[in-house]
Amino acid sequence: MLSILTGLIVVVSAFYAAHSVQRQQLVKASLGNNYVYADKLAKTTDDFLNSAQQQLMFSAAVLAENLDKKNILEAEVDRVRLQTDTFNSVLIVDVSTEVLATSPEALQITGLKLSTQGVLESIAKKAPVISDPYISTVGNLLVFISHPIFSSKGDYQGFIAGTIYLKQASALHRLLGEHYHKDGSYIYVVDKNKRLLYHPNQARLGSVVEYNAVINRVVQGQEGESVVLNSEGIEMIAGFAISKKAEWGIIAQRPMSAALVPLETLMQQVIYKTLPAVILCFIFILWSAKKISTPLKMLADSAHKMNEDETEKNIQSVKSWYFESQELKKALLLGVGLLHNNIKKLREDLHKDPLTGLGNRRNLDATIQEFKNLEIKFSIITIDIDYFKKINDTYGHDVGDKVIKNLANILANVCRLNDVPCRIGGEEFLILLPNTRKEDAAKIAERLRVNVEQAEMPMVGKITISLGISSYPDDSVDVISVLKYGDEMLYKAKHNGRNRVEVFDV
Ligand SMILES: Nc1nc2c(ncn2[C@@H]2O[C@H](COP(=O)(O)OP(=O)(O)OP(=O)(O)O)[C@@H](O)[C@H]2O)c(=O)[nH]1
Repeated sequence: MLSILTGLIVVVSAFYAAHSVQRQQLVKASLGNNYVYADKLAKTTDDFLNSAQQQLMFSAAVLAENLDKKNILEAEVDRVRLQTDTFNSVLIVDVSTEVLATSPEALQITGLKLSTQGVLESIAKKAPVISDPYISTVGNLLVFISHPIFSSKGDYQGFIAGTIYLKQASALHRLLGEHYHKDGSYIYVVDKNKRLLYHPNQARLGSVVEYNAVINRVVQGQEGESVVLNSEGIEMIAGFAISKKAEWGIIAQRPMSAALVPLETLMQQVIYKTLPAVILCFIFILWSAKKISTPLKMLADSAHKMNEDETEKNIQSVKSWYFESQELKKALLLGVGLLHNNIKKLREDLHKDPLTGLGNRRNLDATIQEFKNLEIKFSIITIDIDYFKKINDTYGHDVGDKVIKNLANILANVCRLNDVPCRIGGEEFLILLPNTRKEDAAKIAERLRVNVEQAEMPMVGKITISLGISSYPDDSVDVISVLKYGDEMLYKAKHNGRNRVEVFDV
């Protein structure tokens, strides 16, 4: 699982890194493109305004000596307006601000004295003018472009002007309105007062945009590119440049989402193309992780059960196919071997009487329980050394111990393979005789008594023992009672003179 998670993190990180780098490059390229486009439009706008002023300049020269000829004036304003569609209206104004001729005539301002922003600026400057946009007498938002008319003597006589209505179709409109993307990209134009001269949303024309980072930069005379939020809160990639002629800022912008469409497509393709390899990779990781971890897991499981009998066999069966797991397996086998030996020794010690090497009381109880479980009938011989206190008192405790050991050897020799001789007290012994009837047990006890009686004990010489016999389940189905009967028979033997065998009789 951990390996899959690691793999996933690696794959996702790689995709994320690729996505980030590609995104950065796309945004950078798009910013550059938008700036180039805004700059191109700014230059085209300059060309357009230059051409508009040249047309007016040409007419001004023609009109210089003809201002009193009404028919020439009317023909000239029509020609200028209709020859190209640069202007929405054309007018000739004298020094007293009176309109001498107008095209189209429908404006009905011929003969009127005008005091509009464009007229007053033109008269005041007596030079070529491109006005800031303003609302005309008849209510049009317009830009006023004029050229002065001077007589051959150099006297100022007025001017010829063309107007471009910002909210109506014109060559300027078409120039700005045709741009390359149809994906939410658009351009807009502001004058140096942050007033919108061109915007795809006609309703916003003429309005002043106060809070826009790009417009703020453009009115400070800066050109460049930037990522901005538009008035609808959409992230836009903007390039901006300045038309030097009119001091207009031209901003070309494209929605970030549109610019990133190729990236999403590219990433989808990358995912589709790499997916099979990634899946194969994950399968391989899973497979190899399982291959590596399986022996480790099996060894770890075994390490938890070191004390169980099956463990050694289980460890042996682990397929350790690489060096580290082989070493681990060897170490575990060594450990298990040592542990089992120790456990075995401890178990043996637990059930063994240290002085004689015979079974102890615990061994007796366990064996009786086992016989009971397996429903094995048995007899018992309870044995006690006669007058042992005297031996101890006479020869000392160490000699007494030696007597006990000797007697244990005699018992062990008399016992058959399946008999279980135990030392259950100081000089008290008990032999369990499985599948042995009471009479046979009595014969064995008698043989034992004789063997002991005839044996020569080091330093002490001859000793005797007393013995009691009882049987399970013949005497009682209760094992404790059978043991008690054996004891009673032993005391009976003592009572009846010692060195004899007494058999429990139901
Ligand atoms: N050397 C030695 N003596 C032991 C050991 N365990 C018990 N004894 C002694 O064995 C003696 C048992 O004495 P008693 O129970 O009075 O009986 P007895 O002298 O054998 O006499 P009877 O059993 O009546 O024939 C005591 O002196 C104990 O101290 C032992 O492990 N080693």
